[in-house]
Amino acid sequence: MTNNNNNNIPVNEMHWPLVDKADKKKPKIRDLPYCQGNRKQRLEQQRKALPIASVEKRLVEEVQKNDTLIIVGETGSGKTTQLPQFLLNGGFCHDGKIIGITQPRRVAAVTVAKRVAEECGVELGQKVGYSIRFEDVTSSSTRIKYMTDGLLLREALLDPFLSRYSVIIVDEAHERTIHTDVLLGLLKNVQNARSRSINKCLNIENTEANYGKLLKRENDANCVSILKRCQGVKFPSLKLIIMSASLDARGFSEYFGGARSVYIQGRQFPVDIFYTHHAEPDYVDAALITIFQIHLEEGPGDILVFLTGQEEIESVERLVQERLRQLPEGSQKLLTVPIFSSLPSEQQMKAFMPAPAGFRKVILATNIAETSVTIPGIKYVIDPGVVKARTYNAHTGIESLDIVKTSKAQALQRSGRAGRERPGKCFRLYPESEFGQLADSTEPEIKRCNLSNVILQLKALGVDDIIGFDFLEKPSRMAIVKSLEQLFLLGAITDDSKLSDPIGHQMARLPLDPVYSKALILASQFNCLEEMLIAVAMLSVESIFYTPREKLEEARTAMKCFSSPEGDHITLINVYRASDEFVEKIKQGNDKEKTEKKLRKWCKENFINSRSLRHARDIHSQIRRHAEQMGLCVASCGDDMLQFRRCLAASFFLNAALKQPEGTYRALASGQSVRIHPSSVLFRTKPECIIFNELVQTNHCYIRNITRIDFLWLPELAPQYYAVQN
Ligand SMILES: Nc1ncnc2c1ncn2[C@@H]1O[C@H](COP(=O)(O)OP(=O)(O)OP(=O)(O)O)[C@@H](O)[C@H]1O
Repeated sequence: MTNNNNNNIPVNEMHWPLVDKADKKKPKIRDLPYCQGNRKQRLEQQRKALPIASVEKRLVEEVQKNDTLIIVGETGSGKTTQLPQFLLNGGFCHDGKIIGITQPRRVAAVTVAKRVAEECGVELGQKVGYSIRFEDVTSSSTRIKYMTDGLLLREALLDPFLSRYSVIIVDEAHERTIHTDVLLGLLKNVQNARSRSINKCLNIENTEANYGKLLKRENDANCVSILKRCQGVKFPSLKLIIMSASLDARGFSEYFGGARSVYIQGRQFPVDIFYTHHAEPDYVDAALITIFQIHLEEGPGDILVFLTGQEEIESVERLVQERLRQLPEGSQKLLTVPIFSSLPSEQQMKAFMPAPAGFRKVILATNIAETSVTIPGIKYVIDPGVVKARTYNAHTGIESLDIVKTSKAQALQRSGRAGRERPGKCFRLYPESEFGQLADSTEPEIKRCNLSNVILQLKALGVDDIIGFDFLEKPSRMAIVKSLEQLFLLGAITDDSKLSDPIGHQMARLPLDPVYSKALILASQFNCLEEMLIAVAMLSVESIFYTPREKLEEARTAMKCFSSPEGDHITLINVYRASDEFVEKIKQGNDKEKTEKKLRKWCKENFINSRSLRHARDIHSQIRRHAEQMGLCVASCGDDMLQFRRCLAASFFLNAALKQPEGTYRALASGQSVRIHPSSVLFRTKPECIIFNELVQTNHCYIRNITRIDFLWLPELAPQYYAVQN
């Protein structure tokens, strides 16, 4: 790397061999859809210029002819925004039914719904709406509904036939999120059950007696379980469309009994792809260099940078600000905008707003901006080629988040965020030879995560035989067995593997990981649900404490004001309560905006990450509402934190660890040797017995979010696991 510094900026220059991958494909460059008209006319012209527009009639015919259809088309060709509108115009909602489109991420569901509502000239929530966890912007007149795949799974709990839908489009299926995979299995069952309900109920009355006859003839257990709950009602067939820009259509087609695949040719604007000459040792540094190279040398257009998580994004934000201060006076300004999943929705939406005049916008994003979304203004994409992904060790039952290389499909999606409004450029921060070695597609999440949440959902949907469930790709038997075992130990399922009543049913209703759901249920019995709601909300966000390297001592002193000798859970509760008291104090005489501004200042002074705290406060109010609706007793244990710690031991007994003579710990369930993370308040005191909530794998196996417990509580409170052998 050379130190080329023509503006006195401490940045290295990377040499981009001007290899133009797009040239090889010779994409057809269309005329820019500029026009003089008003916004409505402009939108109409943009729609007509999309590659998908020319095949509207054929696509509608394909959907009419085929119950299951796989559609593959280039990024930006118009699949997500246009196809539902074509189907609506093609009569697929004539009897009041809905076209549902699932997205793996909330941000895509929201922004695409907004765009489509605008294109249709309707108010969001009327004909076009969206529904995501805790936010439903639909009405009885909604016909095109965007939602997350997880939300549709939850809807299936209440309506097993998904009877309100005539068409379901599973978008971005290449992502293979655990929800997409389970949803596909479920939709296959629903399709079968719906067509059987037509074939077999057509000539008989839908009486319960006839429904019984129908059941006797069925032998597919999963299908029966759905039919059983639908009391023999007739349903029209369900159209299923699976869609992506980077999909192995063959695998999906085989799974759906030879379903037809169609390809939409052409993209709207070309994207030039550039690679580095050599592998870059530090991708964060390489990303910074590239941001400034683009900023100083390239024409107008905003920049989208893919990073791995909140902490990395926030550190790059600070580094960009530092380097900006060294730019000569009068240089064009650069505005950094972060976007990651735990950011509150209104803050995520800032990435979609135009940069103020005179500014270039640089969006620092995790992979939540990788698929489906169009971020107006983006011309340049910087792709370091890495992503934070879940991995699961079925032997130890431990799940962790690791930074891994992206797949080719992800690289394609990332470059596809440019070239949506005009030609674009994508800078991949690795050599072209490395691209060739990437896996074609991402390993399905279902093969690398703890399955207990999904199994709980499937059980609640009436699918009893999990090992026999027709998954697109089966998770390992060991992973299924381990998760069933965990659910059994948590009391969610009975020893004959049925959902337990009421615990299992209650747990399935809560939108949380099963261990956290169980913690809330137990806390209502231990009279400390107030405390547990706060703890679970605070544990659901990334790092509450913010410890900048240059102010380490100040940050440590600030943390001491909140820290509890009992551990991190009570420390987190102290932070939350202190923030609550502060808000109460300043609320009078300040409007919402001013209160939030003051709270941000308070956070800064106390070295607390205000974004994380805000997210935790949102989660808290949402789960509190759920707990109240379920009739759980929301009481506080007051100063009796012993009660709360006993409840932690009863809930997280699978994550208990015992101190070893040399000062490390042994996790009792897995036998793994672990160390207390330096960020824990118990790092120095090292109590004999603890429970923990998080495992971080770096050069050592660290545990975080830890509380001191008494070893004897384990056999008392979790005898199902720690029964004393006589
Ligand atoms: N919010 C928006 N603002 C401006 N243009 C938009 C917006 N949403 C969509 N578009 C335009 O519509 C085009 C088609 O978008 P759409 O999301 O339907 O494509 P897609 O084929 O589904 O892409 P992908 O495979 O990347 O999800 C975009 O390339 C862009 O030109």
